[in-house]
Amino acid sequence: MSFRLQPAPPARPNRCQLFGPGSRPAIFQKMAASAADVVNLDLEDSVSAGDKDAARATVVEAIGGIDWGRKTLSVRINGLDTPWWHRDVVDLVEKAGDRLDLIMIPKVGCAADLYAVDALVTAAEKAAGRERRLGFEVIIESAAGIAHVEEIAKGSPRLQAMSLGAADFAASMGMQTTGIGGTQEQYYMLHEGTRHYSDPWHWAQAAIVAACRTHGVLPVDGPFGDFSDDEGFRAQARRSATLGMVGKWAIHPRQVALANEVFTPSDAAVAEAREILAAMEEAKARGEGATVYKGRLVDIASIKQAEVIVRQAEMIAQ
Ligand SMILES: CCC(=O)SCCNC(=O)CCNC(=O)[C@H](O)C(C)(C)COP(=O)(O)OP(=O)(O)OC[C@H]1O[C@@H](n2cnc3c(N)ncnc32)[C@H](O)[C@@H]1OP(=O)(O)O
Ligand SMILES: O=CC(=O)O
Ligand SMILES: [Mg+2]
Repeated sequence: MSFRLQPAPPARPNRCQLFGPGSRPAIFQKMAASAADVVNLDLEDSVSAGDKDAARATVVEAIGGIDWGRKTLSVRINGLDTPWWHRDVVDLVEKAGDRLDLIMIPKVGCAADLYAVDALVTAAEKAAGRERRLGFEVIIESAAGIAHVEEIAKGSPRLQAMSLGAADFAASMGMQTTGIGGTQEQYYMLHEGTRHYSDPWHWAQAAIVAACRTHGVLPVDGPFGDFSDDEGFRAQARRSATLGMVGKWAIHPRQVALANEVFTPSDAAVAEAREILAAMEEAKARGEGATVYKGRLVDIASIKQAEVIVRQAEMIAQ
């Protein structure tokens, strides 16, 4: 164990990030009225090249023009390999007003990507006299991004969250699939003639969680493309939650309730966590560091595990 304490990530709910194209203002009010904790207005891949300027202007206006309630409001800018990103940043900082919370940077490949955006945002904030400092979130969705995931996680003090973008990630890695997240038909082990499906996203998710937890950043699972498949979404989200991710994107409104369901600890899980804490209090009073709860070992590490669940539940209830 290092003597350095693990930093806490931002204390805000991030169970669901609802995306919508910045070129489709008719859905903005619906996004604002949804049960998502975070709204992501997109200027990147859901907006065609010919619509970039108009979408940017629409989003800038909507940031101040719509009541987004208590949601975290984020805009996904275009990638650093495009001619649009610097205009996205400058207009968002100069024209959008203080309601914007985060800029989402797609396809980050190294820490210098964050440095570049940070430098531009910092200068633009000063020039505009913007009082609230913008936060960042990033998407890991390339081979370079996952190879440099830890340096990216510590790449900027503005960084609050990091998502896995399964679609671009699959393309960048040369994966043989057009599926966005979830079970991949060809990814299985064979045992005595029976297929046992494995999870091709697991290793990247685990790398993201470890990098995020080391540097106090929220790890988030990205899109699940088949929005007609509720059980597939649930299964993917449950795996992500079990690995330590705090939430998942919704690319259609019907996925919001599913994400909230999975990333809100159940009443039973919270009750059990509280019982474990109580059992450990009693053990401590007896001078013991370990005891038995429902026939299984609990010890001082169990306190930390139970506190994760209780803290999540308390934060969501606020
Ligand atoms: C994969 C890699 C990525 O980068 S993912 C992130 C970028 N992609 C996006 O932002 C796409 C987000 N989703 C969408 O654009 C739409 O949901 C898509 C998938 C095109 C489906 O739209 P549509 O055909 O209208 O769906 P629908 O008829 O089933 O809609 C039912 C009601 O819900 C509304 N709706 C639709 N999408 C959203 C949304 N993102 N947020 C909030 N509301 C949404 C529709 O307007 C419709 O409402 P109503 O029932 O008519 O009042
Ligand atoms: O941007 C998200 C992705 O999956 O690609
Ligand atoms: Mg992408």
